[in-house]
Amino acid sequence: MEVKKSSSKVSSEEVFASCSFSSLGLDPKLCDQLKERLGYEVPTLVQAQAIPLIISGRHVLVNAATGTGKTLAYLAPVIHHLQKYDPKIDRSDGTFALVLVPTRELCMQVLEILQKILHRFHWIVPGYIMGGEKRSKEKARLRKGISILVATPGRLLDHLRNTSSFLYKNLRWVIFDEADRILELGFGKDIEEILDILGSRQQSAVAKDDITSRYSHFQRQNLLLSATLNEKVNELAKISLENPVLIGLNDKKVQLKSFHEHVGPVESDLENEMGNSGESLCSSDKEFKLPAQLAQRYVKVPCGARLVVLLSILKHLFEREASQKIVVFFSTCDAVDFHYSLATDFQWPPNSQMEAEFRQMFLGCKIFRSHGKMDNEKRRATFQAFKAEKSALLLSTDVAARGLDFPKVRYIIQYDSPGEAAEYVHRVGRTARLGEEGESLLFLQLLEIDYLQDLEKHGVVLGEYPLLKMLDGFSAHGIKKHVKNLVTIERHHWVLSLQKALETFISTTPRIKKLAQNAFWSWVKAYSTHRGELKRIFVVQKLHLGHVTKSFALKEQPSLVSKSNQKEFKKRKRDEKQKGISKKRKFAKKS
Ligand SMILES: Nc1ncnc2c1ncn2[C@@H]1O[C@H](COP(=O)(O)OP(=O)(O)OP(=O)(O)O)[C@@H](O)[C@H]1O
Repeated sequence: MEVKKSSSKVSSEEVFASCSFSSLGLDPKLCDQLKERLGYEVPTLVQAQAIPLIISGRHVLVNAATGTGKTLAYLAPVIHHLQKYDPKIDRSDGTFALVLVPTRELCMQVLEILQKILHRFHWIVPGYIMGGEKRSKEKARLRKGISILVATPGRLLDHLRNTSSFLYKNLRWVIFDEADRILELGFGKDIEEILDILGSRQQSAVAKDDITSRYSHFQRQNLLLSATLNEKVNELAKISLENPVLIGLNDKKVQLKSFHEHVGPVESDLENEMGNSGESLCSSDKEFKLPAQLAQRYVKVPCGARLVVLLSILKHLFEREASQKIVVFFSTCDAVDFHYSLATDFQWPPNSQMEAEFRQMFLGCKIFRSHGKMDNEKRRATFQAFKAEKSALLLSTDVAARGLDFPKVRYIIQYDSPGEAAEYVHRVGRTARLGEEGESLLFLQLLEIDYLQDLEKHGVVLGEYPLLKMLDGFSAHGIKKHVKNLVTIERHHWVLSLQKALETFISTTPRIKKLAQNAFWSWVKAYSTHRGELKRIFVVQKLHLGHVTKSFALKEQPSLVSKSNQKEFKKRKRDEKQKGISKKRKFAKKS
């Protein structure tokens, strides 16, 4: 059964500019390097807009869809300037450019691109610092000197406070990639302190003055980039950007101009954009830009049938196209571990007379997992291995939701909803990159269906996935198909037989049963941490724990997990109920 792909094939003009990299003002040697080492022939639209402005020294705020080439948009101008310094810069000059990213994977990805481009400019030294690495090793690297430093905020601040050998008096660029996520992750205070220490904050000009260096005649330049912006980015923009230019925020897109035709800022200044009142440049129900060719769907699944439906859809996708890459997002590390172990060990058909060695893995594909509790080495290895595979499945938490560029990922499944609509956008943005085709599927229980309206407020509209039709495609091995009129999903013959097989497998596999129990409680706890508007949609006390138990193919509701979980869960349900009652009383008094 074919799922209709989005009809809108993207033409190359909608992705790439009609000018050349050299027409943007980039040094010819750098243009050659982009072609030879990265295979980049022409700039993308956002690169053609941003590169001339960043080369000119303007502070810039870039809001462009996922997968449109924002990384090079900021790296190319930095390298263009640094490779021109005469005499050449030296490691001992310390850091000239700082790129702040929200996750370790993104840190590694940006570093990889830098290493490729700087191959020809070997005197410009790239480096990184991020959580999970040995601080002493990082200190040594910083002491030697890193010209372009890619860092996660927490660890950077640690070194700014404690590593006296970290030299940044020549710092010229501070770049926030995935700016809104950095702030969402609670790094807001860290960022302010980082800006103060670096003298990169509007009010702390004094810090700039006392930085003397042979390069101090260069003005500090700050850049903010993300596919999704929000109020917090608005605040960050106000304290970190000086008379910035906005790219991509308003729909009055300027036609692309080559660098020489380009007159003045390509887009209006932030002030004009925000008007004198300085109102927010991005309101909470701002429209998000998604790749036009991305086919987005949701699937309505009863809680108890979630696991069977997930495994069935994955099986269907890999049977439909054996060679493809799929990413599935979960809300917790425990959920990733449980589903990873189940998907790699579960065999089908479980009750066949065939000898064990003839039984097949239910999912015959290579499976990877990634989450924040894994050590850096494992996360790095997974990241590289999944990128290199032609056909594979990655089960991950949101560590893989932002910025990561997995070539040829065709399908994104959000098994647990992302919460904020911005996270939805970034998760699906792992596919349909740079004009490529891509599909996404969001799992929703009936009680969560209002989430679709929350997405629609941001211009995100999803079609419904024909679940029953897909399930009918499976003949449960050895189980006669009930010819009766089809009943609900839960009563579907395939769902019943697969659920039974999963429960039998898990109840007889203690290691996986334990993982399922851990995943059950962490999922319930994660469910209760939705914030703001979303608490109205993802209501923890509406959960039927018996159905949640089934969604982990457990025969009985876990009680083996620490009693504190249960006490905490019961307290949270009581508090929610109490709140509900007091709201009703207030409402009653008013009316
Ligand atoms: N000028 C170019 N020509 C060809 N491919 C390019 C060009 N620029 C970038 N790419 C490729 O496009 C893909 C997306 O680039 P990149 O990851 O920088 O996008 P992004 O806008 O930062 O995405 P996200 O919002 O998800 O972080 C990558 O595979 C990159 O190698």
